[in-house]
Amino acid sequence: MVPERGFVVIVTRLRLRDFRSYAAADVAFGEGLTVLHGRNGAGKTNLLEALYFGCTGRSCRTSNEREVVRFGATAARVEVDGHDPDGPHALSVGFQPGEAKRMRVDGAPVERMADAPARPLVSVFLPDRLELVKGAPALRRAHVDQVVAALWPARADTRRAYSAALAQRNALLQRIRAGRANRASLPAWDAELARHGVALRDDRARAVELLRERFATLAGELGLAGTAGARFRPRTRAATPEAFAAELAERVDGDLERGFTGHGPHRDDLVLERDGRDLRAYGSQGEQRLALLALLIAEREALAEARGRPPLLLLDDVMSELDPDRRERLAERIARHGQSVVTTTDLAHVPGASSGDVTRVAVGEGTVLQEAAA
Ligand SMILES: Nc1ncnc2c1ncn2[C@@H]1O[C@H](COP(=O)(O)OP(=O)(O)OP(=O)(O)O)[C@@H](O)[C@H]1O
Repeated sequence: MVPERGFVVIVTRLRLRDFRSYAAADVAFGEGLTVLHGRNGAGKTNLLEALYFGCTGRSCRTSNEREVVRFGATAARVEVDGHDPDGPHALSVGFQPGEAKRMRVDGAPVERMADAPARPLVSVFLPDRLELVKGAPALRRAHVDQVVAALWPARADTRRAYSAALAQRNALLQRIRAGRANRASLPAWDAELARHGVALRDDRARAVELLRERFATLAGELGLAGTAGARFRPRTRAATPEAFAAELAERVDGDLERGFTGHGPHRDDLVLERDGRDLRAYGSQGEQRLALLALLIAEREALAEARGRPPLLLLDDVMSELDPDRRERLAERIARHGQSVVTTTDLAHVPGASSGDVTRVAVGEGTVLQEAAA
């Protein structure tokens, strides 16, 4: 099978200018594991963030992206080199607060990195960013949809089609409320929404089904006490688009009162639980962290199986949280597939870090960065 472009891109190099604590830096990555090591505050997470920024055009750490521009500088720039079976690829993101980002893939300007085929998929774990577990369902829905798109690229359009149909139906509800449209025009949109809605829900259910067992096993291995579960909670269980359209029709009075559609896959959720209790509501920070880590590794393994190569995995400071046994298990899982970058304050916390096939990068205080040969 010919691997799809945009999925097997291996990152070889990261260059940055005026990004966070770095005036300039140049880092080379290994094809397997790269360990960034250095003291607290040295700038390890900044490098992970820069790599994510270069691959996706967004920060994984903050929604206020001004923060990524180095104090006193006016603009930040990140360049990522990589390769796939088609040859080398180059991505760049230039960011000046107040202006549109300037992003290029293989020299050509792009509006959104996500649409660029020659871009590595990235999965990131930051211990203090637990929104995926404890935040609103919309975040988990979007995440599951990303997994769907990564597993089955041809299915990525279903979410867009559903969102477009939903926006149209909501606009129509508003017009009917305002007396500018007739209720008789709703069934046509209900049918459209139901067609994409059932497809979207089924894709999500299939994706979660692929993750379910892996998630439970991994959560146990990484030390989450009790029985972990990942469960898709769809809003509608209608077996066919016609049945879902009938559910919409039944609820139309409520929808007209609210002015928007209250029922459908835009209300689905992914529930992560421990001993049957939702970790979002009842999990401790430590439990939520382990669940997130287990979810990301489960996705990585499902993707490796389905697509031959998993996303680039970025793990910030996870080892210090785990006991030696669990570190070993995590390291073994990571080493099994693909490319990953791990940060640590202590190389001894990363099992196998001294092995010849691991790339080690020493991160110095502030802006200094030295690279040790693999
Ligand atoms: N825009 C910025 N300009 C300059 N320095 C910044 C900027 N944003 C953050 N920093 C500095 O970056 C440093 C933190 O770097 P980073 O978070 O990468 O550390 P770290 O090596 O991951 O540390 P830890 O091991 O504690 O997580 C802090 O000293 C912070 O002041």
